[in-house]
Formats: sequence, structure tokens, C-alpha cells
Amino acid sequence: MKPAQPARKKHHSGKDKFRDASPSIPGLAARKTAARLLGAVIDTRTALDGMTDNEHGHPNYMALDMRDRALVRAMLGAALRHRMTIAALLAKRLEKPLPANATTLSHILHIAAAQILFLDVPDSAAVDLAVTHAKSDPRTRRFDKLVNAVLRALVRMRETELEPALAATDDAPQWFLTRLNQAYGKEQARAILAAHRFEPPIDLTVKSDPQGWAERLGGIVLPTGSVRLEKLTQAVPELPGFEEGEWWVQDAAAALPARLMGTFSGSRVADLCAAPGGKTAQLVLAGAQVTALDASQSRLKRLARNLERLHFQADIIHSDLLDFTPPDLFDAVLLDAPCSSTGTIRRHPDVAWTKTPDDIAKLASLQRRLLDKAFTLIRPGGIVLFSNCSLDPLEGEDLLTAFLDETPDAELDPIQPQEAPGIAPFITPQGTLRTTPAGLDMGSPTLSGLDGFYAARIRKRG
Ligand SMILES: C[S@@+](CC[C@H](N)C(=O)[O-])C[C@H]1O[C@@H](n2cnc3c(N)ncnc32)[C@H](O)[C@@H]1O
Repeated sequence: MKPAQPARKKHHSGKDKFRDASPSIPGLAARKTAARLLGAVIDTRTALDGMTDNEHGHPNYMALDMRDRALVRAMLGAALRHRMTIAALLAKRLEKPLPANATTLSHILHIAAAQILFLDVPDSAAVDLAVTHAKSDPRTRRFDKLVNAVLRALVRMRETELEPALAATDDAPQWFLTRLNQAYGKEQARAILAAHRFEPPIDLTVKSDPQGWAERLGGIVLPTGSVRLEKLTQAVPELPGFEEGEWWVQDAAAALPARLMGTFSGSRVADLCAAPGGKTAQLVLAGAQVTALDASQSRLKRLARNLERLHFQADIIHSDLLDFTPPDLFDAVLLDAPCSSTGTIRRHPDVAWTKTPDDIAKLASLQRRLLDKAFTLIRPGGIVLFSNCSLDPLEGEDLLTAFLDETPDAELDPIQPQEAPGIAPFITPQGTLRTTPAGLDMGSPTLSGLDGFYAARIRKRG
């Protein structure tokens, strides 16, 4: 089956919808920055989040105005989401492959191709600025004619060759494709990769009245109870209800693990990898007395700000979980462990390019140590809810199996379909929870999907 396709570039005769910031050649600084950051992702596996942070981002990014920053993010998003398709189409127009050390040239071509094929940017701007960029850099100067010829050919072939190329290409690096195929089978792996081609919608967890908030914000209520907005028409803090603390942004899948802990009346619950606090907020809302712990001071500051806006209270503790010794045992703990984040590739399309199988193995081993520690913090009869946003069984299914095999007083507490609305499709035969971006079909690709998450509820025998 042909995968659903992302929105295609519209024919464009008007002005670039992104205002140009460079005083000398408008738009050039944004293109140069995008090519540079693409190089950092591909060549040195640098995560995009940090480089495009509005307070501490890459200096070239920080030098741009907000509209050019948005353009840079859009170019990078399209270039990474469709990297293999772009590479396949460029290869068709190159007489021979680029030499392996021509990385700068490759990044210039990829950023221009992303604009030509997927963004609402005039073709002439994309091509001319790429040629000017190539000419301005001693490493690429001699390739200016090649850049011009290849990109103009790409413009001409777009109508006929883009759709077939998308259908024929898996937009993922080989290591990731191999692991997805192994874990989910080819058909499901392709569906996941197809979902990765779309920017995800925005999901909100509301304190109450999801239907009312969906109507006010122009969204829909998902079967799981989250409110979904197809896209943002204004910045999140300007939306009704944000300032009043009526809701918080949280992917529909990320909202599921805390719901599997049930409701509490004053139970002592710890959120052991808590920041920035989406799940802490859910636990407070469910009536728990919450201890929120995290090893990152800066992320805890965000958690504190988020809880304050929501008018929620929790005991906030800055500590490495492995060093944490509470005075009393908890009734329940949530361990939303640090992971490879391969379940969030829709919103972080750099992840498949910055992570390696080695990273996954290392993170799985850290998670196991954190889970062992978390299990020591609960009373007999208490529960550990283990979750993460990885698609990889090494960080989920395999880790749980080994933990249960090696921990005699631990038993799986199987999740039941009636425990929370909308979860039935995600419950595995074993009684754990597994979501992938290919799940939650809401009728159109831009309204569908959810992050990849794994969750298991483990009980300490009493
Ligand atoms: C996936 S994020 C948690 C997201 C959070 N649960 C939420 O829903 O908003 C993982 C968190 O684990 C924290 N972390 C990583 N290693 C840790 C450790 N050894 N001890 C405590 N926290 C740790 C990170 O700082 C990060 O905030």
C-alpha cells in the first residue's frame, strides 16, 4: 500500500512567506545556518533541540530574527524528515555520486531540495540562494554550476518524480529501518516511517471539560481524552486557558502512563524522572501527594514554572535517582526513564540521525539500573510504572522480561482495557502498553498518530 503522503509544495508566484533577515542578501543567512546545522546533525550527531533553542542556541541561529529562525526550523524539519527521498532524487540528477568529503556541498543541496520539494518557498529563491551560498564558500565555490543545474532539474522533475520517490523510499537511516523491521515487521515499520513524514498535531491534557476546551480551541477530543489541535494558529502561551493553567501540552501517548497508575487519595507517589513535569501534573490532578525528582536542575526549574502556572503543588527534589534515599517508602512510583526518544521522531526528526544502536544499548542499561533502584523505593504491594518514549524493544519489552526474570519479588500487573478510555488498542497480549506513531487513526494523517511509548506496571509482592 502506498503510504499517505505529506502536504506537497504549492506552486508559488508570490513573495517568500518568510521575511528575509540578512541585510546584504535577503534569506542567505537563514539558508547558511540551516546547512550548517544540518551538517552538525549528520556529521557530528548533534541534537537539533539544543542548537535551535531560543535562549542558548547555536550562535548563527541566535543571530537570526524570529521569522528566519522559523524558516531554518522548517528547512531542517523537511530536510531530515525526507532525507532519503531527497538523496534519491538528487542522485538521479548527479552524473556521479558526490565525493564522501563533499559534505558542505551535500548539505547546501539538501537544504535547497527541502525548500523546492516540500516548503512554500519560491523555487527561484531556493535555487539562487543555494548557488550564492556555494559561491561564497571556498569548499564549494567550484561547484556553483553543478548546484544550479541539479536544483533546476529538481524543480522540473518535482511534478512527476516526487510521489513515486516517496512511495519507493524509506525515510530512515539503515540502522533504524533494520531495527524497526525486526521489532514490528515490514508493514508496521513502513506505517511508522510514513507517520514520521508528517509534523505531529498538538495535544493538550486538560484539567477538566475536554469537550469544552476542544470547542474553544478549535480542536477535537481524542478517544484517550486528550484535546488535539491539528496545528497552532498562535503561540501556545497566547491560547485561551494557558495563562489560567487550565491545560498543558502533552502528547496523547505521553499522557497514558500516569493514567495507568489510577487515582489516589493522598497516597505518597514519586515521579522519579519528572522534569519538565507533564506526568507530575497528571499525578497531582489524580489526587496524589507527589514527590517530583530529577537530576537536571535546569529542567526542574521548568517543572517548577509549569506547576506554578497550573496551581499545582509537589515536593521538588534535585537528585540523581541512583543517590536518592527517601525517609519513607512510596505507595507508587513513576519511572519515565531517559531513553533514545525514537518514539518522538515526528517532532524531533533528527533523532534517527543522531542516535546509534550503541546509544540504545547504553540507555537500556541505564534504564535497568534506574528501574532496579525505583523498585527499592516502594512498599510491599506498591507499584512501579515504568515508561519511556522509545520504539526499541531493548528499552522496553526486553528490559521488562529481564527485570521480571531477575527480580523474584516483582510481578507484572497487567493493564486492563477498561482502566482508561481509549487504551484498548495499545495493550499488548502480555498486558503492557505499546504505542507507535502509526496508531490512533483520526481520518487524516495530520490529525492522526501519537508518540511511540512503552509502559509496564510492576507490583512488589506484598
Ligand atoms: C523522558 S524525561 C522525563 C519527562 C517527564 N516525565 C515528563 O513527563 O515531563 C527523562 C528525565 O530523566 C531525567 N534523568 C536522567 N537521568 C536521571 C537520573 N539518573 N536521576 C534522575 N533523573 C534523571 C532527565 O533529566 C529528564 O528530565
